[in-house]
Amino acid sequence: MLSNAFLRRTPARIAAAMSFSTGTFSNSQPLNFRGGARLQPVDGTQKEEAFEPATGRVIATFTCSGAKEVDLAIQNAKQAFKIWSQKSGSERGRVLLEAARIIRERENEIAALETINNGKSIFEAKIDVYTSWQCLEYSAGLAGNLSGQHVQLPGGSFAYTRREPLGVCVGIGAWNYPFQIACWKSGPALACGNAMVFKPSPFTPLSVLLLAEIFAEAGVPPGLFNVVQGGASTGELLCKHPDVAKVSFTGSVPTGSKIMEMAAHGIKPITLELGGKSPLIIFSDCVLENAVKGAMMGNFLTQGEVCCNGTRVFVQREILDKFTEEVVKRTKKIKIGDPLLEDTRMGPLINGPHLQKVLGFIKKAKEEGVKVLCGGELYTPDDPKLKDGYFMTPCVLGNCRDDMTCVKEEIFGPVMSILPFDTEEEVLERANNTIYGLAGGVFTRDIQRAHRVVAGLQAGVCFINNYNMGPVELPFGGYKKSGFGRENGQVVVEYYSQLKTVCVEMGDVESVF
Ligand SMILES: NC(=O)c1ccc[n+]([C@@H]2O[C@H](COP(=O)([O-])OP(=O)(O)OC[C@H]3O[C@@H](n4cnc5c(N)ncnc54)[C@H](O)[C@@H]3O)[C@@H](O)[C@H]2O)c1
Repeated sequence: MLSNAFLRRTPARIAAAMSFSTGTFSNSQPLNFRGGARLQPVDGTQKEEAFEPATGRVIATFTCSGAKEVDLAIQNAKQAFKIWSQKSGSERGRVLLEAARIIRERENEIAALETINNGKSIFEAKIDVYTSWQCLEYSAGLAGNLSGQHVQLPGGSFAYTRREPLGVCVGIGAWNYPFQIACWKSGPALACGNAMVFKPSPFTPLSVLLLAEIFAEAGVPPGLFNVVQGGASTGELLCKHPDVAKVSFTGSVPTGSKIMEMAAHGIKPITLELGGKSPLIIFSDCVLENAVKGAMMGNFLTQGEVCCNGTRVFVQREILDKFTEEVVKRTKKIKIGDPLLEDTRMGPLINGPHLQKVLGFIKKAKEEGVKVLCGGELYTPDDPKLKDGYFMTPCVLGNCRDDMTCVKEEIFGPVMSILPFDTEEEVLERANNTIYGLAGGVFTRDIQRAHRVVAGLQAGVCFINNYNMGPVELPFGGYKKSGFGRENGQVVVEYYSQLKTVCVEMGDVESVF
C-alpha cells in the first residue's frame, strides 16, 4: 500500500545513504524479545531458517517457540499491561510519538533489513517504513482522544461509558509487509492500552525485532511488546492461550479459518486480514494513461505479493487493444534485479517454493487457454551474486475467462489477468463473482458511474481513478472471505478496546420486591 505523500518526497531524501549490500548480511542475534530484551526461547524443538530471497542464502536460523516460551511472553505482557493500561491516553500517545520519531531516524536500516529478508525493492521498503511510523503517529493521536459518552437519565441519574483496553493481544503477521503489519497491529493496540505478543511469519522473522527495540527505547514498560518466533504450532499456542484477550491475524483464508475456530473456543474477538482477488474495472471513457498506471500499481508492487492487488483487470472492449499494448510495453520495462539498488523496481519473490507455485499458476493458465502477453518466466539477473535468487519476469495474461484458475485464485505473484467486458451491469456482476472482497477499483471520467459502481462492489476498500493507495487515516479491511475487522482509521479503536457502561443512581433504589 502506498502513500501519495511519500511519492511526493524529493528524490534526494529517498536516495539517502545506504550501508548494506546484497549478499553480505547475516543475523547473529537472538530473535525472540521478551521483558524488554532479545533472548533465545526457553523451549521449542523445531529449527527454522530464514533466507535472503535475492541470493538464496540462509541469513538467520532460529528455534520455533514452544509452550513455555509462549506462556512466558504472555505472562510478561500481562505484567506490563497492569502498568500501561493505567496511563492516560496522552501519556501513551507520547511514547508512540517517540517510537515514530526513532523509526524515522532509523528508516534506512529498517528498510534495508526488510529488503534483505523479503526481497522487495528498497524504494518500496522505504514506503513501508513511511506508512509504519505514520501509523504510530496516527495511533498516538487516537490514544489522546479515547473517550466515552455521558448520558442523562430520569431524576438526575446518569450513565457514562468507558472505553477500556482488552488485555494481552496477539498479533500474527504475513511475510509480505513484515514491519508494516507489526506497526499496523501494535500501534492501535498499544494506543488503546493493551499489551501485545507478536509472531511474524517464519519467512520474515527479522525486522519486527527492530520495532521491539524501538518501543523499548521509546519508553514502553518491559514486556509490553514481545516477539515469539515460529510457524503454525507456535501460532496455535498463542491463539489457544487462556490469557490472550484478542487475536489480530494477517494471512491466508485457510489459516484465518483455523484462527477463527481456535478463537471460538475461547470466545475471543479477532481481526482477520485475509487474501483477495480484487477487480479493477476500466471503462472506455477513462484517462487511459492513468488507468494503465493504476493497473501497474495494482499488480506489481512487492512482486505482486500484495493482498489487495487488482489482479482481475476488466477492460471495456473498445479500449482493450490500446490498454493491453500500453500495459505490456510498460511491464516489459520494469527493472528487475538487486533489490537494494535504488533504481530497481522489482526484486525476487519470497522463496523457491512460492516462486514455483506462481510459475505453476502460469503453466496451468496456458493449459487452460490464456495467451501470455509478456513475462511469466524464471529470470536470472546478470549480477553473479543473484544467480540463486527467486526472480521471475512480471507477467500479463490475455485471452482470460472468468472460469480460469488464474482468474479465480489468489496467485500472490506478479501476474495480471486482463478480461474484456461490454456493459456496466455485466462487469459488476462478474467483478463480484468471487469468494473474496478485499478491494476493488474503477477508472472512468463519468462521476455518477464511478460512485454507482463502487457502491455495487462487494469489497471493503475501493478506489476511484487510482489504485493501492493506503493512507493510515483510512480504515482497511475486507468483505466476504477476505475477513472482517478494520486496521487504521478512527474505527480501529473498536477492534482494540471494549466499552463499559456505568449507571449512576442519584436517588433511592425502587424495588419491586
Ligand atoms: N488483508 C490483508 O491485510 C493482508 C495483508 C498481507 C497478506 N495477506 C494475505 O496473507 C497471505 C500470504 O501470507 P502467508 O503466506 O504468510 O499466510 P499464512 O496464512 O500461511 O501465514 C500467516 C501467518 O499465520 C501463521 N500461521 C500459519 N498457520 C497457523 C495456525 N494454524 N495457527 C496460527 N498461526 C498460523 C504463519 O506462521 C504466519 O505468521 C495471502 O493470502 C495474502 O493475501 C492479507
